Amino acid sequence: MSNDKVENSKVKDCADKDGAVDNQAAESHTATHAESPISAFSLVKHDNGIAHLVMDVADESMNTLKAEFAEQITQVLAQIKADTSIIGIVLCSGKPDSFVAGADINMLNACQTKEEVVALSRQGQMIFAQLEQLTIPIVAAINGPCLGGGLELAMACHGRICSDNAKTALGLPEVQLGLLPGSGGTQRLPKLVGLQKSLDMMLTGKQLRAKQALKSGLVDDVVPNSILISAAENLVLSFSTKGKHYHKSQRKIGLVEKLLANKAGRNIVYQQAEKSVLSKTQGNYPAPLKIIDCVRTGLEASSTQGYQVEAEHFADLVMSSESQQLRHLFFATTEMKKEQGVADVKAEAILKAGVLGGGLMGGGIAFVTATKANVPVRIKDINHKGINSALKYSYDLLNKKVKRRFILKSEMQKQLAMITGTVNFTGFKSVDIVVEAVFEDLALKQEMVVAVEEHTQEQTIFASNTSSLPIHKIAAQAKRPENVIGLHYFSPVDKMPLVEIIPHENTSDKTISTTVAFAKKQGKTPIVVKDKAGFYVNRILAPYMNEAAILLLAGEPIDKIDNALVKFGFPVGPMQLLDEVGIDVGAKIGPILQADLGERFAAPAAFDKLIDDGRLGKKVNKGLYLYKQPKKGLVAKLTGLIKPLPSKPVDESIYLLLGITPKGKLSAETIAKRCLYMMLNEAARCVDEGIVRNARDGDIGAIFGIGFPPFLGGPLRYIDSVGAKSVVAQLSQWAEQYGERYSPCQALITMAENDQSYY
Ligand SMILES: C[C@H](O)CC(=O)SCCNC(=O)CCNC(=O)[C@H](O)C(C)(C)COP(=O)(O)OP(=O)(O)OC[C@H]1O[C@@H](n2cnc3c(N)ncnc32)[C@H](O)[C@@H]1OP(=O)(O)O
Repeated sequence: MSNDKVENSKVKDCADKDGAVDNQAAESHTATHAESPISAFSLVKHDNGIAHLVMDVADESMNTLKAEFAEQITQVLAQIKADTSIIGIVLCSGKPDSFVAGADINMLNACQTKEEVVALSRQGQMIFAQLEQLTIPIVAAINGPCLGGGLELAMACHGRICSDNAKTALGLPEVQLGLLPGSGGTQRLPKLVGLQKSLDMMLTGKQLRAKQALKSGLVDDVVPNSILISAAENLVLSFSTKGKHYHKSQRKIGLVEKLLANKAGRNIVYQQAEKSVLSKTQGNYPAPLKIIDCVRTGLEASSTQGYQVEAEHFADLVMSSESQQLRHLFFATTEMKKEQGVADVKAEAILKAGVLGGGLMGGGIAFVTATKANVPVRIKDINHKGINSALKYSYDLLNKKVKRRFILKSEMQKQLAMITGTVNFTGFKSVDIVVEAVFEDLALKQEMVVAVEEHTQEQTIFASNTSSLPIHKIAAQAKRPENVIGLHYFSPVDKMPLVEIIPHENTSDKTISTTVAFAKKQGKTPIVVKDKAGFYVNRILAPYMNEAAILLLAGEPIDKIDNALVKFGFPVGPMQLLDEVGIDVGAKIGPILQADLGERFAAPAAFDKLIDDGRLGKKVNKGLYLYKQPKKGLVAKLTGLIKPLPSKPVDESIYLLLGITPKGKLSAETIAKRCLYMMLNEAARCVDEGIVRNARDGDIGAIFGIGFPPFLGGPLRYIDSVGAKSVVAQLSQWAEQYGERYSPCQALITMAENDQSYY
């Protein structure tokens, strides 16, 4: 290995990018650069005896850990050990706004066998152990994302300082990829932050901001980025003088943690964690239980066994279909961040927005516009009550953040000041986009287009948040139809990640790209879909919901249907979803779909009885489930202690109303499959008709818009994994048994005949 002296410009390079290194670079004087130019690691030695180990993967925007770095880092470590003039190391990133985003997921995708992955994991564990065993102190200086293997690397250091940069986030998000931390994370995190906190972090994948990381004991200090490196050097020096390579954690050990310090206490934590995981995942995700097992083995048996189990479990998970689908999903969403709407058509800047209607949707749209997109927003409603309700929507959400200390009150006030209201169109002259969220009525929306055109500029975009009305009809009376587009949000707007963007045939390319860019600024993942009844999400949802209704009318109990779909992996069952959305809302969309797309969209007529009975769902506390439960008496409470009472019981009177006896003859698997296959068939039609631009958008739309089980990769990936042939055979059998609505679409039949797949 070369031990070339590098010119000061090399030192300066690293300093410039970091911004923080400037002070040191100024006083630093000689430096050695101990790597070939293509190495991801360079060692820059300073006169104060501290060397900076800088990670900078060439030609990539983010640092990720790759197998081929093992040799490079081993060489650097050997050099450090050989150079007795080095008194300590600061490990930092050469990227301006990121530390390390974890192991390279592409590398994991390329693994063919479990043994290969075990070897990878063991290699990572071994290298990090070598870092930890250095006899001189090593401190990680973290600015930007420090995730997965990146945090495992930082945890192997003797200390960690992070910047207060808003981009700084520390976490082990492997579980979201169906994985576990496979380079020692399951062993080191519990020691740093305690058992409960570590399980919480690893089982949810949540990322800590700088202050939370400090409070939890994950980092030793938080400082502005401008002094990050010098603070890390100071920590190195303090370790050197104390002769100790670790800091006493600053985290406060609470009473609960003290009570759980013995084995019996810890067993309670493991059991509770397992119970909670199983109820959340329904057993569909293998990673969480394996994470608990790694932690338990490390703490209760030995570290050596803990590391061994970690590598084995990690490898099993990398090879699992669940993780493979979740990794596809990661790359699909990453790819979508780059979508422009129309390739090579640049978006116009949106500097001010208008929202029509201060209801639940309007309030949510105003909130994400102001707080996520950072764009001032003017709400127009017909009365002050509407405006106030929209303002309250934002106030309540921001106030919650203040109470949880995520933001300061002054920040809340600043964000609230970006949302203003009007009962006429004052202030609309300067808006660049108007999102309408008024009542779902075609004539009213057409009127809104005319009014908005009158009160805004030539180029102002009119985006309709309709869930079902054709956009070309909304644009029918527009003077500038090229500015009219659909922008369909999902409720609750602040939480649901998807939006559908629906150009009609005369929408301009500029309008499409600008609306896509605007939705992305609001933190949404947009899919561009065709202007046809139901667009994509409601179109694939409707047959699934109808099938659930048909099953109910055939005597399957409400909770049995819901439990079957939840067990399959949906976040809520179709019956509960109907209550949440509102049975009246579903009833409005149904006929629009039926008129345009045919009889298979006909909702069972018996459901009209629900509307006649005023069962509009949760919003009126009357639907398929009971919302106002009678107070539990002592006996019920005691019974509840033995067997948990269902949180929300079915309103049994519904069966009488519908004239059915809920006997329930079908298995949960059949119930789930029948609903699901209706969705698969429709999703296949949508790809075929070009409703979505490609299978990827179809999968993302279903996962982010409906909650299609992510571990199955989306409806189209699911068809691929089951095989089009098998889907067609099942649908054909049911078509004979139950009727036409099951007939497989031509696209699926062709795929089956030609042995084709979507991916
Ligand atoms: C053994 C270990 O325990 C196993 C692991 O570490 S598994 C990996 C765990 N890490 C993660 O899950 C983090 C994944 N990354 C992210 O969440 C986000 O990329 C981020 C928050 C770091 C940054 O987000 P953002 O700024 O929006 O940038 P984003 O567009 O996502 O990523 C930028 C580029 O880095 C790539 N990238 C980010 N993390 C990556 C990773 N872990 N592996 C491979 N590529 C990655 C992206 O694919 C993208 O590449 P491209 O520009 O060529 O398309």
